[in-house]
Amino acid sequence: MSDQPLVLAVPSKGRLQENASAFFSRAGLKLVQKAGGREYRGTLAGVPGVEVRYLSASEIAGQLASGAAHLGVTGEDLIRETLPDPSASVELLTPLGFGHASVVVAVPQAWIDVRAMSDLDEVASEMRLRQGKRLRIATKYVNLTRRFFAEAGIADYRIVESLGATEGAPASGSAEIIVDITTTGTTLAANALKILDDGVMLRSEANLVASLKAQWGETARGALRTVLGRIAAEERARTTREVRAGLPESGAIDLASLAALHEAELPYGAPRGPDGEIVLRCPADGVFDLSDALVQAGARAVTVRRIDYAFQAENPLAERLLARL
Ligand SMILES: Nc1ncnc2c1ncn2[C@@H]1O[C@H](COP(=O)(O)OP(=O)(O)OP(=O)(O)O)[C@@H](O)[C@H]1O
Ligand SMILES: O=P(O)(O)OC[C@H]1O[C@H](OP(=O)(O)OP(=O)(O)O)[C@H](O)[C@@H]1O
Ligand SMILES: [Mg+2]
Repeated sequence: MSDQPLVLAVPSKGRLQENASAFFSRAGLKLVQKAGGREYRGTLAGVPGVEVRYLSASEIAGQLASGAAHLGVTGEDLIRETLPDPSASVELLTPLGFGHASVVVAVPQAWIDVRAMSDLDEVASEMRLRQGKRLRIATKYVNLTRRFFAEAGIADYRIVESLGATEGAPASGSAEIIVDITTTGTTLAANALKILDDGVMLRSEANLVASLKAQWGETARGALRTVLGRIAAEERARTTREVRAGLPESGAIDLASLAALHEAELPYGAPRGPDGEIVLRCPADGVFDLSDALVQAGARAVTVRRIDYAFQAENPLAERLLARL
């Protein structure tokens, strides 16, 4: 029981699928789908103790909440919608830089006087008073909507649960307004809807999420360290550059302060010899300042490189999660 494999839940369809598999392969984690293709299961090449499950983004949120999956990629919107108290059952390990979308309150463009939530409050009260009807909101984000409207102090409304084509609801007459996810705004505009000025409920992107409810036995913990170690190594490599410099007799410059000033690290420590080459790692946008500073400090030559992976003994992502289990 305690030694079950780590279950990694990966989007099987929809917008997150392609980006998610690209993300894993960048980190040197090759998803291998089992032969047959029918079964939505697989493995990670060369990483024992992992079972990959292909699921829809919303199922992934549910499985992380229940503990059926240990680790998964899904939208923050789905985590916040599906879980009443996300921090109690999952840890959002890191945003992934894709799947950007906002959950918004949108009303018909024809409602020219309605620009903010406070205007909507008036509309809702008037509808209730004059017509004895409640403002209808079409959405699949039922929980996020209830929370957001409660915070805005609006209570005169009714949710009409929508399972697709939500933007069509006002035109078809099944609701007055909608709450839905948008990226480019094209679908809203095509349906003559506009976002309220203070109607952005959540800015979401895909996240790597870990379950606090799953059984974390030895096998799962071991696999977690490997998987998160590679992900962190890729991220560190992508956001930093390696800077090498040949310095004259050391001692002349205070390497530690120079590194600190440029947010650089000395991953292998200070040079040992009197004429040693030094290796630094600094943020990608800081390479020119650091190189100039090294030349000014007497460096004969400075080389800057992109790196593929930067592994480190510390595994901050894994440690953060393990500390909570
Ligand atoms: N423009 C977008 N519209 C919808 N979702 C987006 C968009 N951009 C990114 N996403 C993210 O992708 C997640 C999954 O959406 P997607 O539509 O791909 O799933 P799906 O497989 O179609 O599921 P469903 O059938 O329930 O919509 C969203 O919850 C959101 O986090
Ligand atoms: O702001 P935009 O860039 O126009 O994107 C928003 C649209 O994309 C999503 O639908 P999707 O295509 O995923 O279809 P679905 O509703 O069937 O999931 C979402 O539900 C919106 O309808
Ligand atoms: Mg969709």
